[in-house]
Amino acid sequence: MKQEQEESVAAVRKAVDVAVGVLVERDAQGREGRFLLTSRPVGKVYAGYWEFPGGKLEAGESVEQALARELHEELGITIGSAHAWQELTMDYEHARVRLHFCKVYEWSGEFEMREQQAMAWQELPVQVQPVLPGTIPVLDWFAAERGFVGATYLTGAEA
Ligand SMILES: Nc1nc2c([nH]c(=O)n2[C@H]2C[C@H](O)[C@@H](COP(=O)(O)OP(=O)(O)OP(=O)(O)O)O2)c(=O)[nH]1
Repeated sequence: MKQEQEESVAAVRKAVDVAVGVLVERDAQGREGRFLLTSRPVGKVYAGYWEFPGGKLEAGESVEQALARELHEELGITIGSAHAWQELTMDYEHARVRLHFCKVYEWSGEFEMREQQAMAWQELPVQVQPVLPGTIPVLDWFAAERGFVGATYLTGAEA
């Protein structure tokens, strides 16, 4: 392929839809508290980076269906309602992804890390690192909602 053609193909790279679950704890007054991050499993791109659990939509699936399936497959839990929250397109070298972030307040079952990933309930600023590039805007949205000021995550340069 000629270089100009390659560039135009890259420019219109189709985004892959990804359903992402933002599990949030709430207190008796409905105030939001800790949220769940999981680390990307060995063998995937960005292995070891922290993100919100989720995965790609399969053919014919809605965001809610994909989210329920992925969270069951990866974490062993059954989720209640998924509340559409934010959407974001990220252009990685490996793929262009359209992330559909949904807040989830209800789930049942014991957490099981079925892909040998790790999980961590976090507050701002997030203590686990490194965080995936696509996670950083989510922390900014949380900061805006919660009136949190300052760095939302650690970079490793703090010590
Ligand atoms: N799960 C998840 N993926 C995210 C987040 N932020 C972000 O940029 N991504 C990107 C990373 C990946 O390119 C893509 C998700 O794809 P994936 O490879 O984890 O999905 P999957 O579990 O369906 O993977 P596979 O079966 O194809 O291996 O979205 C996030 O917070 N959670």
